[in-house]
Amino acid sequence: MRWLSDPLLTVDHLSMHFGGIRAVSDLSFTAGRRDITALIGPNGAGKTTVFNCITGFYKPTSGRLAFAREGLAELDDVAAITRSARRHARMASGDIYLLERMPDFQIARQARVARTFQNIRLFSGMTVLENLIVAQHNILMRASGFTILGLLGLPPYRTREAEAVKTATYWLERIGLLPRADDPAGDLPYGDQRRLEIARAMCTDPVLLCLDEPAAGLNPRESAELTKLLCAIRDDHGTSVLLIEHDMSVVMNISDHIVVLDHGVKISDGASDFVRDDPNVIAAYLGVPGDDTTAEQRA
Ligand SMILES: Nc1ncnc2c1ncn2[C@@H]1O[C@H](COP(=O)(O)OP(=O)(O)OP(=O)(O)O)[C@@H](O)[C@H]1O
Repeated sequence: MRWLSDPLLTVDHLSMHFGGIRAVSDLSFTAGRRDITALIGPNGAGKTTVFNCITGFYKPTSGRLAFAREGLAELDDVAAITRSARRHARMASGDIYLLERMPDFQIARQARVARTFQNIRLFSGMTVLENLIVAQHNILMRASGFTILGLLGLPPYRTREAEAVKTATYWLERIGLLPRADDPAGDLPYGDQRRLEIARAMCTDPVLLCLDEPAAGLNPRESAELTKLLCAIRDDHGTSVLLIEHDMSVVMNISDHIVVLDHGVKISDGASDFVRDDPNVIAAYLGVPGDDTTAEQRA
């Protein structure tokens, strides 16, 4: 139960309202370091809204998103940062970020939270390899000193460029796409494009990887490959994963921890065995006894 003993992300009383729509209401949960945490729930439950708050696409209406990048954050430390106007502080345990105070590019670059989207967002005209090099743009820009050093191909830039190619090659090998490195990304089958997106996110060396419905539209073989990849990301790289997913076989197979939302509120939270048998979850997915509409229809 690392989500209790070593939380990486602590979502504290998060609410997000759009006018009169309460997409997320007073949501609290933690995501454990090196855990795969799944956020599930019927359509319209508020899952993507939570992702958008964590990754800085939305500014929450209220609530705190404390991210302890390296180690266990002391509650007193988080409280002290919250009282101050700061977004980030370096504590004895490591860097602590308050994500709700940060713009999306800082969340990606400084806190090192990466994400993928429900719809594929690759550069389809670029090659498979180029997609992974572009993901490392920030590292390469820093190596160029934000000047024409890169264009001149001076040694520090060349070294970083070679490292970027090495990282990209490594991930292409991991997802079995090295033979297609020089093909346009748009020519890949759908399942390969999905895995390439995840590899692209991994090239930024994230501490937390947020995946929005990675198994959507995959056939059983592709789902099995995805499952293997996500377990390798957790087990071999120590990267924590936060996952929105409707495919329950994927969720139940790989999740260390599951948080269930319905109509913007948390209805269950625990290990997969607990959540699978929770009457609240069964009612949300199948409809409350005596109510012949499903939660999806009600949403
Ligand atoms: N930008 C927005 N403006 C207005 N309402 C929004 C906005 N984003 C989300 N909502 C509303 O918030 C609620 C939750 O939507 P959200 O997309 O977070 O649900 P979800 O659980 O991700 O659904 P799905 O599984 O269908 O993707 C819905 O009622 C949705 O219409």
